[in-house]
Formats: sequence, C-alpha cells, structure tokens
Amino acid sequence: MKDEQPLLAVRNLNQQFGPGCNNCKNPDNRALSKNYCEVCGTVYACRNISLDLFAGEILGVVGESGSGKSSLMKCLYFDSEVTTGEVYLDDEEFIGDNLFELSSQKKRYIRNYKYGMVYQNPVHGLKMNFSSIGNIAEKLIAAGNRHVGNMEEIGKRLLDIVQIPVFRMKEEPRNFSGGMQQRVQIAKALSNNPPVLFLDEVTTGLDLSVQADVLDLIKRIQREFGISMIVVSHDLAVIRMLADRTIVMLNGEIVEQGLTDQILEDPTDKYTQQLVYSLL
Ligand SMILES: Nc1ncnc2c1ncn2[C@@H]1O[C@H](COP(=O)(O)OP(=O)(O)OP(=O)(O)O)[C@@H](O)[C@H]1O
Repeated sequence: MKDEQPLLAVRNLNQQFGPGCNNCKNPDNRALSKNYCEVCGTVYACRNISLDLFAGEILGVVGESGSGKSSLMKCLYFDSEVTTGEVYLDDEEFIGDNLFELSSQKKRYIRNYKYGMVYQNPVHGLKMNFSSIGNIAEKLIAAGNRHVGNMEEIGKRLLDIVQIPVFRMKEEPRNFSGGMQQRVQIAKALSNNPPVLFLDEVTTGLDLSVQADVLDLIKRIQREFGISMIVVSHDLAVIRMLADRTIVMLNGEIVEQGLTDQILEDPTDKYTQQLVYSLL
C-alpha cells in the first residue's frame, strides 16, 4: 500500500481558535497534555495532522471527546477553515492543487461531485421537511442532474441499498427512527457516487442493535462500491469493526497510527494502550 499514490493526502493540517500568543506560539512552551494555551486561551483543535487515505480503504480516526476528530472532518469537508495546511486529491481535475486554497465555488464542486458526508446528527445532513427521496434529489441536483425520472430511479435504488422500504420514500426523515435517518443520510451521501466518504460518529447515540445494523451497512457499501472512507469515532469497537488502518488522536495531535489489527494487538502509545485496554 505504501508505494501507491494516496487518494487523499493531508499534510500539516492545523486549526486553531484564537490568535495565539508568545507563550503558545513557541512549541517548547506548549504542554502536550492539553490542546489550549493557558495564557491566551487559544484552542489548538488540530495540530500538524498528516495522513493518507488510499483507494478502497477505510481509515479510522479514534480519540476521546475534544481530541479534534470532528474538527479534522469539518476541515476536510470544508465545513470550517483550516488555519494552515494542505490536502491533495488524486483526481485529474485537481492535480497538484491544495484543495484548501481553492475558491469556495470549486470547494462546493468537490463536495457535490467528489465527497459524501454523513454527520452524527442527521439534522446536519438532511432537510427534515423534504421527503427522503427529495433529500437524495437535492444532492443529485447540486451535482448537475435535472432529469426527474432518472433522479427518482437513482433515489429508489439508493434507498433500496440502504434498506429503506421504497414505499416510504415520500416520507420525511423526521418521522423515521434514528437508524433510518442515518440510512437516508448514507443514501444521500452516496448519490453522486463519490470516491471519498466521510462518516462522523454515525452510530453514536443509536441502540446497540441498530448500531450493529448501520455498521454492517457501511461495511457492505465499502465492499460493494469500493469507496474510500474516513470514519471518525470515539468508540474503538466501531473502529475495530470498520477500519483497515487507524489514527489515534489526543489533544489535537496524532499520537499513533497503523494497521487497526496492529494497533489493537500491540499499541505503543500510552493513551492508545488505555483505549485498547478499556475494550477488554
Ligand atoms: N468553533 C470553535 N471555537 C472554539 N473552539 C472550538 C471550536 N470548534 C471546536 N473547538 C474546540 O476544539 C477542540 C476539538 O473539538 P472537536 O469537536 O474536534 O473534538 P472531538 O474529538 O470531535 O470531540 P467530540 O467527539 O466531543 O465532538 C475542543 O477543545 C473544542 O472545544
């Protein structure tokens, strides 16, 4: 895998909230045991994050609350601005382009054609007052589709893939259970056939049996469609089930990364060891 060109290459991504001061701008003064500066209050949500996502793999990002996982996802999906950093997509339309530096129009294009996103809270990914198939159509229209018949056909196929009964396609997701809402979000995220899918804590808050069904669905989609995914979770059990490789974050930094099996069997970092032992 190492000799391959990554599909997505993130280099030295930093995101901070606050201007920083003489104290925290000096890396020697910044304790690694927290993600904020005690002098000026600046929060360092992501610090020097570099990672590769290869074609067809699921990359897990795990860490406790506040470790910077969602901040990383929001930056990658252009939901929020990085402070500094680079990201490259192996796509002929964007060769050599640091995507963070593109215009907002081009970023929108990438979100519509190259990326899919599934949020923890379905309210962020779905219009609750649109029908389920209408939500899928919204993404298809954003990606340039205009033919109503085609959109309905694609919508039905996607709802079938995520196991939402097609006879319920006209219902609004607000009338669905949490697990069904996540399924509609997944269908919507897949609608433009993206090479990259981001999933942010998608099973958090669901009942265990519903969680297991949604995780099965994600695994099946990855196998059938070969989509590359970055999956964020605070729950190592979720990462164990889904991810080929895993990144462990703490206080905005990557403290360990490697094959998921390797991390689970032989964690080297102290914090990762705690995470792994908590599974036992
Ligand atoms: N807009 C913001 N302004 C200030 N601080 C922020 C902002 N967004 C995130 N942070 C801070 O950045 C740090 C990382 O937050 P983030 O949400 O990425 O963590 P997380 O690992 O996803 O945790 P959780 O799973 O609880 O969301 C936290 O200290 C958080 O308070």
